[in-house]
Amino acid sequence: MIVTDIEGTTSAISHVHQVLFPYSRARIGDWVRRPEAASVVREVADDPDEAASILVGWIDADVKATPLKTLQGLIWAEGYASGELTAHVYDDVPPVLRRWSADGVPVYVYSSGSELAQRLWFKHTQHGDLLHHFAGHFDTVSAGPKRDVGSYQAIAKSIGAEPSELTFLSDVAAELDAAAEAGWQTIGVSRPEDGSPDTGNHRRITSFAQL
Ligand SMILES: CSCCC(=O)C(=O)COP(=O)(O)O
Ligand SMILES: [Mg+2]
Repeated sequence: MIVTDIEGTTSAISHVHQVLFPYSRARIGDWVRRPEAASVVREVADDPDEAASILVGWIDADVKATPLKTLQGLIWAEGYASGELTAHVYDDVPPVLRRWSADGVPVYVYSSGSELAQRLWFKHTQHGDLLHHFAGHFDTVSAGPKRDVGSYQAIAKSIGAEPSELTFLSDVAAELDAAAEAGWQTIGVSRPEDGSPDTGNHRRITSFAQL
């Protein structure tokens, strides 16, 4: 069974930082006053302007804070619905997703992006709708932070799999280290053209075609 990260693994870090983050940053000031965002904004600060300032700071520092990720999912939903946003997925990914689907290999997503953001992402790619290739989604709400061993233990329990049956694909060494400590198999995905970070001592690929 496969569990994959998104940013830096199936998709370009540059797209997230140059398209998605600016889209949400430009709309935070409006969204902190919207009733549908009230509960998540209150998790950040009582005052909406203070919350907006903190949220913008988190975007600029790429902090994977759960309230920010929840709010970004809501903001991006409008962008996908209006056609302003299309998610990036590397050309080498869809053929492998199709192969895994045909072979009956369950594939899950584990990303710091909210489950809503993940679903929207794979539904609106430049390759069309790829969402049906995934058996389930995990985020920092359902599993926990991506650098914590316990998150990988929680995912294995939720899927009902032995840790050794699970393979995690990620571009971040600390995430791969945590998965390996939980007994998972790990594969580092490095996309040199996208400024991928070092994936440490894990088996390393540069394209899903190598899987
Ligand atoms: C699909 S969510 C958009 C990207 C994002 O906000 C994010 O934090 C992705 O982090 P990842 O865990 O996929 O590296
Ligand atoms: Mg990543």
